[in-house]
Amino acid sequence: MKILITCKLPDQLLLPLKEKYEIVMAETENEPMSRKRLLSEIEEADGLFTNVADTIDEEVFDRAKHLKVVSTMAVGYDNIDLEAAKERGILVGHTPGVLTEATADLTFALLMATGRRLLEGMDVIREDQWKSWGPFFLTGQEIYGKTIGIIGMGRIGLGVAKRAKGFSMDILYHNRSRKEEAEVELGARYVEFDELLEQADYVVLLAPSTKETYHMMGAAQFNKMKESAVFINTSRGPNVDEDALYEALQSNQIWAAGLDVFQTEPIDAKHKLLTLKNVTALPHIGSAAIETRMNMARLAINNLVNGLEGNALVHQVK
Ligand SMILES: NC(=O)C1=CN([C@@H]2O[C@H](COP(=O)(O)OP(=O)(O)OC[C@H]3O[C@@H](n4cnc5c(N)ncnc54)[C@H](OP(=O)(O)O)[C@@H]3O)[C@@H](O)[C@H]2O)C=CC1
Ligand SMILES: O=C(O)C(=O)CO
Repeated sequence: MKILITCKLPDQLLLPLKEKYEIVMAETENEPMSRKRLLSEIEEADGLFTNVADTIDEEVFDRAKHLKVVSTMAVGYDNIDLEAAKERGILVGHTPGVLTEATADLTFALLMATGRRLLEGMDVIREDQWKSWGPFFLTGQEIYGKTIGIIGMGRIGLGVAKRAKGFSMDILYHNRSRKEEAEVELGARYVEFDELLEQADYVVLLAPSTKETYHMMGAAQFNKMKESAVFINTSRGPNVDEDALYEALQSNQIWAAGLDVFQTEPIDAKHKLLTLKNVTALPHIGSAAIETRMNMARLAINNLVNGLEGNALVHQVK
């Protein structure tokens, strides 16, 4: 059987696979396989190992003659056409859980970096603009004891709430369903979406990308936030109307934004959001801790092999 891997994985992960399967893999580190090659190689593949950089749509499924399993090295699967997979009886696996803590760490780090203007501080030094200790030089927003509003209190949302609790923050959250664990263990308070936007000093978006969440943060929502509020997005770019976010930031309707994800990735280096001093931008590195990425890759391989061998996937997207 043939496995197509659209990114370059370390040899140590591949050795057990090579004994049993024919492997076709991207050759270049940190560069996805071209769409053209993906469309060609998928024709004979039985299993596909993918990640957030690929679009696995109807065109891919139409080309695949033998595909049984698609396994993504990610918890989010908005880049995969689940309907098309289902119609063809193809299983889809993903990697929830193993990346929760690393992504919660990064989200809280981004919150702190944005609230306290860390990257701007580094730029000031590099540009030789550090002239003296000024009483209001590079002043940011306090974090300890402030109010955090988490939209999407799932695994990662809960991880962020735990970190916020350590900073004595009041925790508000909004979800489609109540999360008892967050309420009982952390004292988190469920509020309507608008109330969260109006009250939070830090609004953190962690809901998946779905039809329902598309542009859930737009002009009307930024309008409701405090002028001193910080917006953090470590979920998915399409959840945010980037034009509306730009307007809100450049008119100081909100104070700052920390973004790990964008509508188009990689974001164009000349994108207007990146011209703003009150934006802290990262290249989608929420789960990028070495142990985490190894665990994600192992889990994605297990999903793939289980599916190919006719066993239940460890984590199947249903
Ligand atoms: N930046 C990065 O590198 C990473 C980004 N991610 C992103 O984070 C997302 C969350 O991951 P994870 O916490 O594991 O997933 P979960 O499924 O555990 O959590 C998602 C939460 O969002 C809630 N939700 C879904 N739809 C809505 C909605 N319309 N409004 C409000 N809340 C909603 C869900 O609750 P309910 O259904 O009850 O509403 C659930 O609590 C992923 O889907 C992915 O997009 C994940 C890892 C790394
Ligand atoms: O897992 C995900 O959904 C990511 O975005 C990358 O870790």
